[in-house]
Amino acid sequence: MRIPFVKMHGLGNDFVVLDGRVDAVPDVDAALAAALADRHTGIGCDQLIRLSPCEGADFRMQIFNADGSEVEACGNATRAVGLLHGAPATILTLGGLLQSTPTADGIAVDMGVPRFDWEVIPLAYAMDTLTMPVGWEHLDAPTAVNVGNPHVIFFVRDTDAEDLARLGPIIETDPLFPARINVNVATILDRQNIRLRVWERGAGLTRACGTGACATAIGAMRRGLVDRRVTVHLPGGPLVIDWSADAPGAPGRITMTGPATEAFRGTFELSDYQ
Ligand SMILES: N[C@@H](CCC[C@H](N)C(=O)O)C(=O)O
Repeated sequence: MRIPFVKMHGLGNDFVVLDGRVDAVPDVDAALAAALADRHTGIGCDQLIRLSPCEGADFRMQIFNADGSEVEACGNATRAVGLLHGAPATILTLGGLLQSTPTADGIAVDMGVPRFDWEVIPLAYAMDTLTMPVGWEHLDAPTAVNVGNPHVIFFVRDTDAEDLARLGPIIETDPLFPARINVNVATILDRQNIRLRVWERGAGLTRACGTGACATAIGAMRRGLVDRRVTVHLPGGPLVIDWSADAPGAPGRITMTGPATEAFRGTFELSDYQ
């Protein structure tokens, strides 16, 4: 059975999209996701995305990391499927309902309300008072923000000087984080600009991470380091994060704006990957 796919990316964070709204596509499990994501023997991507019709939203988006793990949120993929949809869309994810809207600057996504209750990463709340784990070396005083998926953020003098390929997997799999975690290393450039590199849970170093940009911006805003609207500069390019719309007495919703691109379309033979 031949399966159609769309190859897309947001600032170089790349996706294979199976569009179950218009094509007959298989259910995806961890093994199929990992096989398709493999850059040597599959199509190759950071995340595999499966869309399907659903009740209560325009469509449902499932997100699988390159290692096959299914996750709650992906900012860049939300912009990509927003582009594919071509009109404002309400999208159901494991992390909640998201809203994407085409704009003159690309696609804007309402990424929902950040969480600081640390239920997903229970011990992170106490991290400032814990002795930092030995394997984290000089990386200390992190903050942790959940934007549908969990992120830990370190603010450092020069993000480009950090050996994230070595430290990322150590922190991602630290026993502090039973569900593993996305690792963000950021440098504040000024009150409107942050430079960021991300080691993604289940995918490794990527050129951009939309949820990482949101989590890092929110973490920096809560520490009073930046204004409530910032540009986050990732290796693949910039994203604008706005958290200015606070509701009275409650954290407001995050808006992320940036580009999305369709690279090409193709088909694959399902039996080659099962
Ligand atoms: N690339 C994404 C995040 C994808 C999921 C992440 N690796 C996780 O495991 O939570 C983005 O743009 O947000």
